Amino acid sequence: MTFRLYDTATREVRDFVPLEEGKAGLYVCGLTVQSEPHVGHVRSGVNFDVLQRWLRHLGYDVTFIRNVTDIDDKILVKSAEQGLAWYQLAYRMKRQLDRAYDDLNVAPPTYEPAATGHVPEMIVLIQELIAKGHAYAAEDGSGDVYFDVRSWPQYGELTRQGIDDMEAAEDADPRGKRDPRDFALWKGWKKDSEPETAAWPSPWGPGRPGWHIECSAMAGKYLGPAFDIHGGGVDLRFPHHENEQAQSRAAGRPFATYWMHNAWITTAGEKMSKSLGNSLTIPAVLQKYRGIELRYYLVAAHYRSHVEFSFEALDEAATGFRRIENFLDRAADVLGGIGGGIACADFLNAMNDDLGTPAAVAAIHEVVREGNKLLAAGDSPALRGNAASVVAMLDVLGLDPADPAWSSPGGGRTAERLETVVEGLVSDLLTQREKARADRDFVSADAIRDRLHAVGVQLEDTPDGPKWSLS
Ligand SMILES: Nc1ncnc2c1ncn2[C@@H]1O[C@H](COP(=O)(O)OP(=O)(O)OP(=O)(O)O)[C@@H](O)[C@H]1O
Ligand SMILES: [Zn+2]
Repeated sequence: MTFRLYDTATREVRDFVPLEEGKAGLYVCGLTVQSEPHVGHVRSGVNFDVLQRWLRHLGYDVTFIRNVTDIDDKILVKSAEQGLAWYQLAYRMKRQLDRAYDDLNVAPPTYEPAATGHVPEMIVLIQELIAKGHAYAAEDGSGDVYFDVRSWPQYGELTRQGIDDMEAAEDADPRGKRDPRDFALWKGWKKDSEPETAAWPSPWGPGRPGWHIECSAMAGKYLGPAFDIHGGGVDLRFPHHENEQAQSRAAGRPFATYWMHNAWITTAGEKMSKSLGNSLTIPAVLQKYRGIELRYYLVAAHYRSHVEFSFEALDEAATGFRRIENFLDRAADVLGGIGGGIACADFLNAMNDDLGTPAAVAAIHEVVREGNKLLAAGDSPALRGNAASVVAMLDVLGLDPADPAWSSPGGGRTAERLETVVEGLVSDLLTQREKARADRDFVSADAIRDRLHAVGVQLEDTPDGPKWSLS
């Protein structure tokens, strides 16, 4: 069975046929780093991480680009409010986002280009559009450059809208525009209100790129003029993705073959959002749940379904996940370790059907149920294949509890388990040292102390016996 995905451009489930056999190019719009990430913000990161893992599982050589928007209106406004340079705020928020992705085992993309590092590529693309008659510099002296939507008859094709039915683009002063729907490719520097550090030289005077042009330029640089899948949150379909596609195609670049969009995380039916005051940051959730449990909760829902966030639902999900973990713990005890396995057919079919993670997770639970019966029956040979299959499926979803990635602070239990292992090994060595001292074999006793010291363990002999700490 081939991988089929719902293409939001054609609004149908289509077979995935890559442009180049065996390769998959994927571009996902990353976040504007302007505030602390909440659960809604990381959903696309998790969903598209599952996509890249699935494509790799299918044997594709994946190039996955997820950008960072590190300059824009919101960053300028918020940094000014907080008395920070825009790049200070952007960098701080970027580090928080990286931390959130690590805590949720979202693998880094192949490359993660930042908008500010690609201004020359954006200028070249804007120049191409001007040369082809699809863009123009504003005549009001603002230094803005706009895309001329009426010059591109296909404008609106991605979201199936006629130009006259569309709203105006509210990204710049409409006085310099030929049509209110024309959107900014380049924003002239507003000397009176914007810092000089946020202005780059360009043929149209100092300024900064518009948001949409970033993604077209960066996708082009790392994936070429045509690539396979473009993804992002559902809100990005219009205007962002419509504009990305229009300006890329108007410049002669075919752009994406498939479009995928993930739905909202909601609370009480409303989009989780910083400004609505109903958002929950990742560290706040990780005070109560492990990263692997939050990831399981997000992965268990289909990426195109809304997820109504609640702690009750998260709690239920965490309980479900612990059932899988407990099975694996018990199986590992019996088997002395779990080797590589193969995913079951139900799981593969579910994933091939537009990343059907709810059915894929149900398939894992089904195999766990069988596994528990095998455990009860003491059928170790059958249990071996069964448990290995569970691990293989979890791994595709980024949910293998033994994955060292979960040893990050908010992550899974690896760190906790390692602590127990270290505790055990050190205490055994200390017992040996005590015995050597009792036997007056000081050479051996000192050798043990030196060995521990060399690996970072400090000893202190107290009246209650030796105490150790990390040096
Ligand atoms: N609740 C959500 N569910 C899924 N994705 C979300 C959610 N909120 C934000 N996103 C994704 O993160 C991107 C940035 O979101 P946005 O800046 O609108 O977040 P926000 O918290 O609503 O911000 P603010 O309220 O501060 O304007 C969006 O384009 C969207 O794809
Ligand atoms: Zn984008």
